[in-house]
Amino acid sequence: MRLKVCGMRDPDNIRDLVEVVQPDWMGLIFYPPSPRFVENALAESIRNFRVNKVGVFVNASMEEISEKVGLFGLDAIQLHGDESPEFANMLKEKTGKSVWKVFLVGEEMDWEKLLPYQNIVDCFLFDTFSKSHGGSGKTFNWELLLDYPLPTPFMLSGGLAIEHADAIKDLQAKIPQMQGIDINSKFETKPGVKDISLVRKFWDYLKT
Ligand SMILES: O=C(O)c1ccccc1N[C@@H]1O[C@H](COP(=O)(O)O)[C@@H](O)[C@H]1O
Repeated sequence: MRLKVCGMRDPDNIRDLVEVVQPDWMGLIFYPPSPRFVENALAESIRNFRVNKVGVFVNASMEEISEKVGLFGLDAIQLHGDESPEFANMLKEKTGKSVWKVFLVGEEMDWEKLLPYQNIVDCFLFDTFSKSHGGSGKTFNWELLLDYPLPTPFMLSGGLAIEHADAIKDLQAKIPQMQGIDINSKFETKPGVKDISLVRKFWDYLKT
């Protein structure tokens, strides 16, 4: 199981996360309406931290994403909006980075929607449907994932909290394509700042 901690924006908090938890990825949100939005000024102070960085974008342009990839040294790009398969493909060719496509899950899931992306993206990510696009703090019905039909790995996201640890373990045991989890608002002391001891407690339990 792999861990992504998303919505980081404070250099001291990021340093603590990297030293204490050593997650597989850290997420930076480049969506201006988000309370976790990251300004360019952060790039210099976190450039040398030894953690893989994922940039989260919502319907951003190719130019904007390419600029952030260079400035922040991003390792992966998470497309959290309505980006087309053609856009994802061009982005992968242009940047050479890992590309993740997010699908927001409501009451039902239409797996056909994923097919045009499956030979392009490195990973899918399933988050709960919300008008704010992400960071809702709400879970969706994970039973839907038991019908996931593709070999492409995916990440589970959307309102994950410490009380879900056992259910997450159970789900991963049933679905081998589930490569990891993405945590965010349920581990915050305020938007963009994580409770590192809580993240550590959760991850120490889950990774065993
Ligand atoms: O966190 C945000 O503000 C955000 C805004 C726009 C798009 C994505 C965002 N975050 C992503 O949302 C999911 C789930 O977060 P939560 O656990 O429900 O708070 C996570 O993948 C973040 O990358």
